[in-house]
Amino acid sequence: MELLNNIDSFFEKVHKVYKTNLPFVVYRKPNETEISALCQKTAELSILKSFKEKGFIFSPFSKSESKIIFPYDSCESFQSAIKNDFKLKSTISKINNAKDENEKEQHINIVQNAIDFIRNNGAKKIVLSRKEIVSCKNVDVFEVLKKMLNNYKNAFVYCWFHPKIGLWMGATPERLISIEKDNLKTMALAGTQKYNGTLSVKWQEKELHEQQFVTDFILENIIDKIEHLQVEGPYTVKAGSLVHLRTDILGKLKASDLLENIIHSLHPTPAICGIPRSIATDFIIKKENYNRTFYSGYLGELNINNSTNLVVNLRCMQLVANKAILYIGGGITGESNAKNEWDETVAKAEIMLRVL
Ligand SMILES: C=C(O[C@@H]1C=C(C(=O)O)C=C[C@H]1O)C(=O)O
Repeated sequence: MELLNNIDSFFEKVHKVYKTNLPFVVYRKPNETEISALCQKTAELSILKSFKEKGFIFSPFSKSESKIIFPYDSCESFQSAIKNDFKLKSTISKINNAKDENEKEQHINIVQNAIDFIRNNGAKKIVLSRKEIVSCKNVDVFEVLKKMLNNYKNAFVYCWFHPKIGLWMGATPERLISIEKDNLKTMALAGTQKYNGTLSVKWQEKELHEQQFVTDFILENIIDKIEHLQVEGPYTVKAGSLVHLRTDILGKLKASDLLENIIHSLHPTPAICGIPRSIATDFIIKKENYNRTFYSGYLGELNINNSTNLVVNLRCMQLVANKAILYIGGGITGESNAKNEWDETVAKAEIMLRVL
């Protein structure tokens, strides 16, 4: 691991890799100043075979699809420190995001379907999402990344590229799991409101319930694998222009070989899928009109410096020629209102639109 004193040299190095069309990831963990890069030396697409491997993992939402790894030993890795906010070029890109009425109607219909299904006791919670395509010209990837780093300091901010897959970036507020030595940390994050200048907000029953489902699910799934359990929350956290309800769940692993087992039992949590998990998954596959691919999957360090830090791929987008594809969703319960759920996805899309 090389340490670069100058942050400009850090970005120059990554820029060079991007220009040569080789795979790389740049990431900064929440509330940290350290920024890291892993740059693969070849264009190979490596599929994860075991959770004992070391590297940066990028997993799709679907459990049956392959997970990609940038193997640590096939990468050049370097870090730097972010000392100040980045100075940005004044004009970034021209974007056009006129809302499509058909898309709105379609999303509201699917949400209403889910509400009816839940009210008829089909499920307790289902998370439904959509993608929004925004045309934007002359996007400078690294300017967008710097803007994300400036604006979303308590998020996990990343930019991930593979020539065979494409370019993804995001600023996610949600940790899937972190394991350092035998210490495990995870969180239940759900419930959304717009941030209005204060963290003292009133939460409705609907949001309290949908978040409690996530906490209960996580606890049920890890309880036999950890000891010294600590549950802190729920409390309100800010995520850009939004606030969410969050419960921190901490403990000590009972054995050192539980990583794969825990990831499989946690992902996908009801924060991004639903309860019961199999029914919610079926509903999502049948009713959402697109493939989520890497949205609501997970990504992060796997066994690097003896620790694993995985986050859920939310508030993310894919950049393709002159287009950004934004991915946004929200949790539906029997108490949901379909129009409000649409508005919530619009508010979530703002997180990405602000930096384009
Ligand atoms: C599904 C998303 O976010 C998740 C859903 C939330 C909700 O329903 O309130 C809140 C935070 C995340 O757990 C998303 O951002 O796309």
